[in-house]
This record gives sequence, structure tokens and C-alpha cells, in this order.
Amino acid sequence: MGEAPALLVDDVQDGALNGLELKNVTCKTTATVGDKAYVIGGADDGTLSIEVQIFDRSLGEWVRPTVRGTKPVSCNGLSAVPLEDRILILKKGSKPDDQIWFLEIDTQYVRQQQKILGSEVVAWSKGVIGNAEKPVVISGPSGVGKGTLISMLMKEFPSMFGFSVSHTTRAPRGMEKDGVHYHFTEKSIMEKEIKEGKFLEFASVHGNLYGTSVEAVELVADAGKRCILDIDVQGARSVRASSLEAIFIFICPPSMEELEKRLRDRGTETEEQILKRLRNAEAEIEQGKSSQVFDFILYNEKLEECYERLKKLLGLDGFITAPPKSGPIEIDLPMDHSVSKIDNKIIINCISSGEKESKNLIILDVSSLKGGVPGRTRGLNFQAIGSFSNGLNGIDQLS
Ligand SMILES: Nc1nc2c(ncn2[C@@H]2O[C@H](COP(=O)(O)OP(=O)(O)O)[C@@H](O)[C@H]2O)c(=O)[nH]1
Ligand SMILES: Nc1ncnc2c1ncn2[C@@H]1O[C@H](COP(=O)(O)OP(=O)(O)O)[C@@H](O)[C@H]1O
Repeated sequence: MGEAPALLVDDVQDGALNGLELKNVTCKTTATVGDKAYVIGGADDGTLSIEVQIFDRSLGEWVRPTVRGTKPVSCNGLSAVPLEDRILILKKGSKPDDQIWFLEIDTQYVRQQQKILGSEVVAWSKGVIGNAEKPVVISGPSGVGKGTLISMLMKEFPSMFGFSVSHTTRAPRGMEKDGVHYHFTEKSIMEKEIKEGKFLEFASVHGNLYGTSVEAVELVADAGKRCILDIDVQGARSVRASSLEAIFIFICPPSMEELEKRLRDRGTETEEQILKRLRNAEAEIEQGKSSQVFDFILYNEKLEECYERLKKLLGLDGFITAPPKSGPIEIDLPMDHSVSKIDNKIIINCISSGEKESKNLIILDVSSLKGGVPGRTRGLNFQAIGSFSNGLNGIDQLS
């Protein structure tokens, strides 16, 4: 049967926790997991984002963790529900698409980051009702046509896909713009940022450093789009081992001769760079075909045919024009609500003014959560019971 309601301390009482003073506590909440009390809320210094402090009861000390992921902005109040490896945060008085967040405290990503930094790390990810589309990782040798295929996809479905803008230490080509095609950077800066844990993956490719920052993937998710990553085979392997669940596609040339012709005709590389890329291509193709990393291999012989097959893989075939963008399902939580937890169900009791108890409930099912930073925590399901005066966006009410 069900468990007792989770320990919820909504708005820390009296500004004190274990005898320690908390200043300006009105919008703070705590959630206790094991020996640690996570104090979550608007910062005392007036910054707009929600900050996190941890009180370690076993050590009797406060810890300020490194915070990864995009921080949510402050709000009028918070409820926190500890789950297995993350804390569910419900923001009061926020927009429907900004109400459900997760503070990851022991996910795969957080554990990885703690190992890199050797200190306490937590990470924010936004909650998504249902299963948002997985990001798409596209790899293949230089000159095979990855960029061309991605441009076609983004042109045909501009509201559906967003490109993860990588960092690189290579010099920009003539038409390339900083922040659009790549973030062009210096080796020492990128190495420092890698040490700080800002990259989801990175690799040395054709003599330069390339990497996908957590922020690059989150920016696309924040725009409500499906993320496309153009990365090499080593990067694809790292992403496969990471917390980012994605579809992995390898693009193969019809022959090495054709690959060389495309590279030369593109005219963007020196002779030396072309030869290096061709040397690397053989190993990349071998790894791409034989590794367990890729879900699909596509041969790019005739561009239009390859593009049609790519669309088919992504479930986009048959669309004559861009598919209508169905908005994400959102719940509009009323300002006044109380929260409790039974098994994997979070019961949100919505109290209307003048009522002590409400017959209006939203039940969030957290049994199938997936993903997290970077991107989103997906797989939230919900049921709404009763009549909602402020309405539920994009869903049918059950009664
Ligand atoms: N691991 C990794 N590889 C990347 C990243 N961005 C680009 N690459 C790969 O780096 C290689 C070289 O890319 P680029 O210099 O743009 O040359 P091109 O492939 O000839 O167009 C390609 O295989 C890209 O897929 C990244 O963020 N991470
Ligand atoms: N199927 C194809 N047939 C002929 N040329 C192609 C095909 N696909 C791409 N190209 C051309 O090959 C060159 C390399 O493509 P590009 O998209 O830059 O490759 P990548 O991003 O994989 O390095 C470009 O000049 C592009 O126009």
C-alpha cells in the first residue's frame, strides 16, 4: 500500500534549520533526502533565479553546490517532493510551461559531474508531460553531406528542429558565423570549460577540439524544439554513454572516391586538411558501421533519396508541408495548492478561495521518468479530477 506523505517543508518555518539562521526565507522550501536538507528558493542577494543550498546533517555544515542546467526563475512559492534521484519542484504563480521542475541530486549526469569536479553538484531540468521527441545525433566522415542534410531538415521543418551549436578550436570558414555554425573558441578556454564540466561531450577531430556544451542542447529544448547534433563518432559514443537519450544516425558515402570529390568540390579545406580528413574517414566509416553506437546507417548517394530516408526514420515522411506544431501538454497549477506523495503518485490538492478542502485534484505519475540534464526530464503522466476554474491547458479533463 501507499507510503506516508513525503516530508514537505513548504516555506521554511521561523527561518531556522537545525539552529542555523536563514535570511529572507519567504520563498524557500526544503526537502530532506538522507542526511541532506536541500534548501531551495529565491536567492538572498536578489538575483532572479532559484538557488540551492545544502545542509549536511552528518557534518553539521552548509554546502553550496555547483549547479548545472538552466536555473528556473524565482516565483511566489515552491513545493518540493523528494523522489529517488531528484526532487520534484512545483513553482507557484508561474506560467504553465514553467511550473514543473526537477532538481537532480543523484542522477547519472550528477554523479558524472561530481566525479569530474570532486565536489557536490546538483542539476536543474524542466519537467515535460509525456515523452518529448528524442534529440537526433548525426555522424559521418567529413564531406559526406551531414551539414547539407541537416540544413534541408531545418529548412523544411523550422519550428520542429533546432541545431546544437558546438564549440570548436578550428578557424571559421568564409561563410561561417560565430554562434550560428559554431562557437569559435581558443584551446585554453575550451580546456578550462571542459574541466568545469560545461561539456556533455568533446573530442579531438582532425587536429582540433570540438565539443557539445550542456547549454547548447538546453537552448534548443528551451525553444521547444528537437535537438540535432552534428558530431563525430567519438562524440556519438560519449553521448550514447551519457544521460542524453537520443537517436543515432551514421551517414556513409557511396565510395571513398565520391567522398574525396565532394570534399575537393566543396573547396573549404587546404590540400593538407583534405588528406587528413580522407585518412580519418576510413577509420570513422569502419567504426560507424561496426560499433554498437548507431541505430541507423544511411548511404548518401543521391541527396534527395537520402533526405527522404532520413525523414522516414524521423517519422516525417508523408508530410507535404511542415506538420502542425502541436503545443506541449501543460498543466496550469492554481496558486493555492497542497502537495503529498503516495507511492509514485504526487497528489496536488487545488484549493479554491473560501474552501478548506478541495475536490479538485491533479495526480502526477512519476513512475516512468526519463532523461534529465541536458534537455528535459520526460515521462511525467497526469490525471485531473474535478472541475478546474482556471482551466487545464491542452488536455481533456477527467471527472
Ligand atoms: N565530438 C564532436 N564532434 C563534432 C562537434 N561538432 C562537430 N563535430 C565533428 O567534427 C568534424 C569536423 O567538423 P567540421 O570542422 O565542421 O568539418 P566538416 O565535417 O568537414 O564539415 C565532423 O565530423 C563533425 O561531425 C562536437 O561538438 N563534438
Ligand atoms: N548526395 C550528394 N551528392 C553530391 N554532392 C553532395 C551530396 N551530399 C552533399 N553533397 C555536397 O558535398 C559537399 C560536402 O557536404 P557537407 O554537407 O558539407 O558535408 P559534411 O557536413 O558531412 O562535412 C557539399 O559541397 C555538398 O553540397
